[in-house]
Amino acid sequence: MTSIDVRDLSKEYGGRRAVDQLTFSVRSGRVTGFLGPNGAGKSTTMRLVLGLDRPTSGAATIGGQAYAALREPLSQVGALLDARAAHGSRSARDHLRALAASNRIPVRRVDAVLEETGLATVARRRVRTYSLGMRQRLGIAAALLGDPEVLLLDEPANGLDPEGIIWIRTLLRRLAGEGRTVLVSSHLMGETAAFADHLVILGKGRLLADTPVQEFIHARVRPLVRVRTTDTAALDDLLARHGLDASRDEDGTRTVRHARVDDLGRLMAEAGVPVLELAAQDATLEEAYLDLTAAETEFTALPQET
Ligand SMILES: Nc1ncnc2c1ncn2[C@@H]1O[C@H](COP(=O)(O)OP(=O)(O)OP(=O)(O)O)[C@@H](O)[C@H]1O
Repeated sequence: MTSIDVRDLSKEYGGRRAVDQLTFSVRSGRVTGFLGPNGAGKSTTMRLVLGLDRPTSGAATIGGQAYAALREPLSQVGALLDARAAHGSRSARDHLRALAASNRIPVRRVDAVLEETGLATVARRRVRTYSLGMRQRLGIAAALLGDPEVLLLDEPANGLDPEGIIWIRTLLRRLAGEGRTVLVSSHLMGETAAFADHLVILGKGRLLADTPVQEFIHARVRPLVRVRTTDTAALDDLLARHGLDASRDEDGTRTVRHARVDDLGRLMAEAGVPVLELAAQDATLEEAYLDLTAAETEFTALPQET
């Protein structure tokens, strides 16, 4: 099983640290979501892993080896960094055939990945006529061409329509299910929660979190319960008597903090407060992420001791 290992990795551009002493591992058999605000250093880290840039210090390895030392890189590591990379004047098929020929990949893989990415029917069209979503699919086809164990995909859902988003989600889950190592950067929190098992989160080039998705959400977002009744006065009274804090929506719904559906249901039944709706509100990755980045901003905004 091949892991990606980043150790004490730093990259400076003109004295500014884009990546700052980063250490984390990406394990096989799961999809790792790579998150962070714009400029956090995600693409730079991916480029360093792929040997496209040289670290200022530290190292990044794949299966214990630097990318440059891999004997058949495309058959070991597939990457999507920039969907515009393909030649516009070539057809998707020719682009993939050239890539296969120069990397000693059997040509039958070309048809397999065209099929897999839904491009088979447009494979003879010039790439310049492709939409952003089609180019994105072609970039993913190129990443899959060598049937690699490790995949690094920078914003693969970019430009995809809703059907394409469901397709990429299913593809990522399948690749991880086959035991591959899958690192995927994204800006879309809802999407990341739908396909990732694990998260690596960066902020200003540093590691902010390296955690399973569900643990991250539960550790950062407190449970909420939505409740609606015909007798809001009785409900408010009940909540106040039990010291339960709630926000009030205009339609009479109350969102109760630090509460459990079972406890609140029992209290309402005992007090004879009619229940129209009672439901746990699932915390989202977006909420947990915003909580983390807010804490980080607070931390960085603290006055420096002199
Ligand atoms: N070739 C370069 N020369 C100078 N600065 C660079 C270079 N590449 C990246 N940077 C800087 O490094 C920082 C990290 O950029 P990077 O693209 O890795 O972030 P990112 O997390 O991928 O952001 P985004 O989500 O916007 O793609 C930014 O401040 C960026 O301006």
